[in-house]
Amino acid sequence: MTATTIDGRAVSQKIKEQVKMRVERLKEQGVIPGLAVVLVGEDSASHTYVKNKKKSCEALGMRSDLHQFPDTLTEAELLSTIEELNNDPQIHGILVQLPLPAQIDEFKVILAIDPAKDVDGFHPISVGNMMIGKEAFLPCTPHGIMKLLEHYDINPAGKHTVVIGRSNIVGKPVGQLMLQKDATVTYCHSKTTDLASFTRQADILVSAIGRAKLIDQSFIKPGAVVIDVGMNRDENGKLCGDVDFADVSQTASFLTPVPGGVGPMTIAMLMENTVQSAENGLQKDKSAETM
Ligand SMILES: NC(=O)C1=CN([C@@H]2O[C@H](COP(=O)(O)OP(=O)(O)OC[C@H]3O[C@@H](n4cnc5c(N)ncnc54)[C@H](OP(=O)(O)O)[C@@H]3O)[C@@H](O)[C@H]2O)C=CC1
Ligand SMILES: Nc1nc(=O)c2c([nH]1)NC[C@@H]1CN(c3ccc(C(=O)N[C@@H](CCC(=O)O)C(=O)O)cc3)C=[N+]21
Ligand SMILES: [Mg+2]
Repeated sequence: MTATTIDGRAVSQKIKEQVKMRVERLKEQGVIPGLAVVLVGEDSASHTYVKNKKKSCEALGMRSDLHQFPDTLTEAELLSTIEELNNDPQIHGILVQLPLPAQIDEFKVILAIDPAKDVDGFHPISVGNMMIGKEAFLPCTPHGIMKLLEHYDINPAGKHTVVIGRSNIVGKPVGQLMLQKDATVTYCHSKTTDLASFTRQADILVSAIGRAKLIDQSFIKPGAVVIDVGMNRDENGKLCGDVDFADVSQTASFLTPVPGGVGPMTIAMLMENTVQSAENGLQKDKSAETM
């Protein structure tokens, strides 16, 4: 069996075309969707992300402001930047690149973001609303994964989904979204005993670990759908996922590549959330006028 390669670039392009039309409609009403990205220090994965995000904003006619700071920035300085962005009517989305330097408390920073501008979906209010199935900005990577499955007509209902990883930004929320789509969900992590014994039971396997090519055929049930979230460097410094693509493609039914799989979807969902936020703002202004 040779797996079908899930084309995240193609799907993200289609989503971005729809976002672009929404941007055009907003512009007709005098609103330019604006995203503020805050980058502290020199994390290389963050730099890639920031670069791709800026390109996408430009292509869609959105505004993107980069607020870049040295890794010596204090927590108070960062909090006051967020306060300014919260109060700036031109800014509809605020994204603070994680991880942050050790002197800054990530939780305090996320808590300071106005939930109405929380396009990353990391604020406890967004997380809580997602958990109880209420309207919320969904975290971009998990949401992008669900959109990929939908595009390929892969329905999680009744399927056993195994998620490797339990971070707040990928592992935990992707399991929740799968649960909402009626999957049976198992979480694995670094303390899991005999990882392969769980992953071999997965109809859908999501790997969000951060270890180059850890997942080979021995972890896979034949015919499984495999979603590779990892962004790693291999022994030659080349970008690669958690999954050994050449090996696993011989036994999986569908498989995402790295690059070109989940990554571009993360960006597309961020663009969508930012436009949604701008639309929400306009709606609010309109209802205030009629009061
Ligand atoms: N493509 C994209 O859009 C994005 C890609 N990423 C990439 O996805 C990967 C995961 O990101 P993130 O969730 O932030 O990372 P974290 O480091 O926060 O989480 C990694 C998770 O993997 C678990 N883990 C680590 N080693 C093993 C192991 N040997 N066996 C089983 N589980 C293990 C950890 O377990 P424990 O909790 O016990 O420590 C943890 O839950 C990274 O490579 C990151 O770069 C991230 C965001 C977006
Ligand atoms: N607050 C916050 N939100 C995040 O969503 C967030 C973050 N911080 N910190 C870093 C991680 C990582 N991440 C990526 C998203 C897309 C690509 C991406 O565009 N990848 C492309 C290109 C990769 C390349 O060419 O280098 C691909 O996989 O094809 C990469 C990495 C979001 N993260
Ligand atoms: Mg920190």
